[in-house]
Amino acid sequence: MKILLTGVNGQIGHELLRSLQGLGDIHAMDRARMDLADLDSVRRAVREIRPDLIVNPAAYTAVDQAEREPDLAMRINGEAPGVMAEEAARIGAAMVHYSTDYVFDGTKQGAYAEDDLPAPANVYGRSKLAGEQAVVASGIPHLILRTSWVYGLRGRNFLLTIRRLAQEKDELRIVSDQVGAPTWCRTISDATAHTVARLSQVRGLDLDLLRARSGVYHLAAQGQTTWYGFAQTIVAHKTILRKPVVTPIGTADYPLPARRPANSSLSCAKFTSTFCALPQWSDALDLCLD
Ligand SMILES: NC(=O)C1=CN([C@@H]2O[C@H](COP(=O)(O)OP(=O)(O)OC[C@H]3O[C@@H](n4cnc5c(N)ncnc54)[C@H](OP(=O)(O)O)[C@@H]3O)[C@@H](O)[C@H]2O)C=CC1
Ligand SMILES: Cc1cn([C@H]2C[C@H](O)[C@@H](COP(=O)(O)OP(=O)(O)O[C@H]3O[C@@H](C)C(=O)[C@@H](O)[C@H]3O)O2)c(=O)[nH]c1=O
Ligand SMILES: [Mg+2]
Repeated sequence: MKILLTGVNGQIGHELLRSLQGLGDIHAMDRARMDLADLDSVRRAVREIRPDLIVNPAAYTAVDQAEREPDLAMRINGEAPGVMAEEAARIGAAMVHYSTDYVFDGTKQGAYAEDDLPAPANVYGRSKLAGEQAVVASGIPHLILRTSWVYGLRGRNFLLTIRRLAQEKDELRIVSDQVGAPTWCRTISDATAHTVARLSQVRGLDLDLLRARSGVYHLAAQGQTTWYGFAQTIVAHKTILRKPVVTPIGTADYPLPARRPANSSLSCAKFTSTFCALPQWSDALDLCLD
């Protein structure tokens, strides 16, 4: 099976390059080979490679910057996945696409299920929701995997920010009124590979099975915490030598351009009952830092 993988220098994309090995021939695309801001380049790349499966973790992920560049965020997150899906439809290919907890406004009490109504509170969330809708509209066999609070040891993420700030500061002030699940990028890539394997036969993807399983799945670590709880747990880890005080603050005390949902907890029961188990967020964090 031929797999077109986007965003290979990103957190999830980089891990997917490793996790998907053995499932097919991977055609790894970075920004230079396929620029999602240039829809013609997206079209050309899919036509040239003619994959059986497109795996698309590439995205515009700078949540605050997106407020100033809504058109660019919408092209990369909303329109480019639609072009990929349209091209996939022409050649009978399938697609695994990633989305976010930020498609919800965070006002629900309790964890969000896949059929809860999205209502994004910021530009990034709106652009990601548009991407989901474009993939669904194409009618191809697809999985839309919504995850949350992704971290790892490379790229830009909250873990690396806190690790750096711990070296520099005596006090970290972190919001304690936003709830969600920090998710290690390797958890996502391994669960994706497991899922693709479950939907494949010796000869490659089982398109009928994938069509029957198509839809949105929540795929995040189990359990929940706040950014404050996440920061506390990072700072307490044995590999973090300097231990600043971590002080809980309110969202109002940490003003940012983009609104964040107060509750981004995702119920992952659909994914775990269909495909595979997912680790507790704190266990995965331990593994990552160890
Ligand atoms: N990070 C998070 O906390 C969360 C992420 N997600 C979703 O998961 C997916 C993967 O996220 P993550 O791995 O963290 O993201 P990263 O920001 O780590 O990586 C995104 C990748 O997309 C690439 N990219 C951005 N713009 C373009 C473009 N115009 N053309 C081609 N490539 C581009 C980047 O390329 P380059 O390296 O050149 O910049 C980068 O490699 C995304 O769909 C995201 O929305 C969902 C929930 C949480
Ligand atoms: C660095 C820092 C952040 N914060 C707060 C700000 C914010 O509310 C929260 C998280 O900050 P970040 O900017 O790292 O997180 P953010 O960019 O909002 O992360 C989001 O990224 C996108 C791509 C997603 O899809 C989401 O799932 C989510 O992971 O922590 C503090 O309170 N104190 C601090 O010192
Ligand atoms: Mg960020």
